[in-house]
Amino acid sequence: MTAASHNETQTIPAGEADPVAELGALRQSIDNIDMALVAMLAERFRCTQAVGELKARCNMPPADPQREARQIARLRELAKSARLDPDFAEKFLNFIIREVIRHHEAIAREDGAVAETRP
Ligand SMILES: C=C(O[C@@H]1C=C(C(=O)O)C=C[C@H]1O)C(=O)O
Repeated sequence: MTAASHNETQTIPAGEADPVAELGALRQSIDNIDMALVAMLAERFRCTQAVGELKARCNMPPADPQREARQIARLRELAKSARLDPDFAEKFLNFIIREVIRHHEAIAREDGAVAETRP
């Protein structure tokens, strides 16, 4: 259902000048934020890919739980200052880190397979 068709079945409370325009403006900001999120995530994965390759070359483990614990503690504090739910921030970071570790494990497996074929 579009905002306009939704509006037809709703009474507009007094003081709401143009809710359809307001919704449109808010959604424009949400779209801009989503664009920035995608750009930032792409940049983060570009860096973590390089970390995964470095770790595979140097036989370092894909995951570093101590580093993760520091990041989560830091992110929870940042979330509190930003008035974002710290539990949500932690879940979000854990979700990303799990995916990064999956990539690192795949890189390590590929690197190992290449190493085994080397004379
Ligand atoms: C990127 C790294 O590898 C893993 C992924 C992390 C992340 O996505 O922030 C953090 C720690 C590691 O478990 C790292 O060691 O810095």
